[in-house]
Amino acid sequence: MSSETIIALHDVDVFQQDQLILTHVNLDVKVGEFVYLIGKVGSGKSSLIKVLNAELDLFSGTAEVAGFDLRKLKRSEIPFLRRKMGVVFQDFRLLTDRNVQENLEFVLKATGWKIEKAIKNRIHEVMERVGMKSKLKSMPHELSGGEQQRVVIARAILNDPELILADEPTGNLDPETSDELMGILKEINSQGKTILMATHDYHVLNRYPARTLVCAEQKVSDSAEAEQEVDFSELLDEQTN
Ligand SMILES: Nc1ncnc2c1ncn2[C@@H]1O[C@H](COP(=O)(O)OP(=O)(O)OP(=O)(O)O)[C@@H](O)[C@H]1O
Repeated sequence: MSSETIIALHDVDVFQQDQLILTHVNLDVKVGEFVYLIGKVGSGKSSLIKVLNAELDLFSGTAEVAGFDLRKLKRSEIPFLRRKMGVVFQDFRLLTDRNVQENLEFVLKATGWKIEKAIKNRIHEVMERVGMKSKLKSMPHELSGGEQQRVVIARAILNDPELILADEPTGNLDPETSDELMGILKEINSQGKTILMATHDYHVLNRYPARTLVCAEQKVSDSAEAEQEVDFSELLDEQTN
């Protein structure tokens, strides 16, 4: 893997339990790229993201992510890999029993931060970046979907990761709120961070075009290199979305 490459998969098979989901996956993503991952429901987008963050084990091929060899990764090393990446999910996954500040503190403390002042400063910085500084004391249920997703992005960038994996981050949001979210993700990308984003959202893909990978028939292909033009309307939600 060259120093410019942050994701390098070669001949990787992806399984969910005994079921083969994707086969012979070859994929290189360079540092600083913004890449979409599209495909029909159940085509394996989330499974691929789970391979990249070591939620799913790898049994074949070679895979390097942020400098880690996934085939050789020991359980005890997974937290070090995860510190190099931030993950954003469609369903937010905030801890519902504590406020925003406590959610972010929880992550920092779990990843080795000890000095209270430094923790407080970092939380203020990331909340400022996502335009949510005034909501530190709010409980997750007191926030709109778009606001919760901003907090999730703040959480994802706490440890200044090189790579953001976003699994349908705008899936539950209206177009205007999706635009705000995309603005934040694009800004993070413009600062050199790599973003891989699974999406069904036609509006987003149309408005913010970028390199697009397609999951179909157990394969992952780059739409720019496809032999036949990819019919995006088949793979994405309605244009009115
Ligand atoms: N935990 C699991 N155990 C067993 N099979 C699973 C599991 N999670 C997903 N699968 C199966 O793996 C296949 C791919 O699912 P995956 O979630 O990766 O697709 P996806 O492209 O992300 O779909 P969606 O657009 O609905 O999120 C599906 O057939 C699904 O049923």
